[in-house]
Amino acid sequence: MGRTVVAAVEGAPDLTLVAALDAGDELAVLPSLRAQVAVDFTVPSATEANVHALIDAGVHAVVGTTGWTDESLERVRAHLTRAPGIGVVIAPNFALGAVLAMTFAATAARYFESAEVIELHHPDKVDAPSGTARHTAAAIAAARADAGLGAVPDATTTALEGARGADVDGVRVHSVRLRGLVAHEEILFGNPGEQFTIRHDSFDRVSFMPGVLLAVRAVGGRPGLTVGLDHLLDLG
Ligand SMILES: NC(=O)C1=CN([C@@H]2O[C@H](COP(=O)(O)OP(=O)(O)OC[C@H]3O[C@@H](n4cnc5c(N)ncnc54)[C@H](OP(=O)(O)O)[C@@H]3O)[C@@H](O)[C@H]2O)C=CC1
Ligand SMILES: O=C(O)C1=N[C@H](C(=O)O)C[C@H](O)C1
Repeated sequence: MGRTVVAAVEGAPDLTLVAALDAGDELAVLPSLRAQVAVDFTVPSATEANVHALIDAGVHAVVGTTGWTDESLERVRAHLTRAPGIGVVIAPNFALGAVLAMTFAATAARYFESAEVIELHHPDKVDAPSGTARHTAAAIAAARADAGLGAVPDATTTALEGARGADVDGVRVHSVRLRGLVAHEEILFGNPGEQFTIRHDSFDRVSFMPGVLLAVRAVGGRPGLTVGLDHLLDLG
């Protein structure tokens, strides 16, 4: 993702790439770069520290790395109250279709008895389930709770461990890792006699770039923490 973002920024006439940092590079260099915005696609174990260092350096941040929790987001939010004017945008998925899929799933959730999420990725991905699938499942669960729906029906009491996937707020999430895939998500809804499926496919990492560039251009005008590209698309 880092290389793809570098190419996208270099190809954007209104943006200038001032640096590309990798693991092991000193973050102390940040103030001297005079960057206005930094984009972080690193690893879940590094991203939070990177964001705090960026805020301290007065640099707006656009973050695609997964692994964020309510607690780590809250720490960033608190830090930003001491850094007025600085914006941080964290999005589990920058592909426009994936953002729409999450939004449509949250809308559909209240109308179906059953809901499950399947995410499918390249086998080099380090985390499971994907940040997108977690976010999707949590949004479905919140919409179901708002609508007063109970637990999804599931009579399975005997299963090999993992066979029913991970449980995200009561919504099952299944992770597939397959050579040849990039990033894909299928959201399944069921009612008696019908199924409704929402599917999104990223076939190439360029699919994330319009969303990343949108966030890079917008973040300076959005002080504080924004979670999800849907807010920048007026969908949130
Ligand atoms: N929000 C979105 O739309 C998308 C999010 N992602 C997420 O972005 C993240 C990165 O994905 P991807 O590019 O595929 O992963 P890769 O493993 O290909 O790349 C991660 C890179 O980060 C480097 N790195 C590790 N630690 C640090 C650090 N402290 N500072 C700077 N760089 C570091 C790694 O270096 P080294 O190899 O030397 O350790 C590696 O080059 C993942 O969390 C993924 O889920 C991915 C695609 C889209
Ligand atoms: O690791 C990836 O590739 C991706 N990670 C993000 C996630 O975990 O949701 C976004 C997209 O699915 C690609």
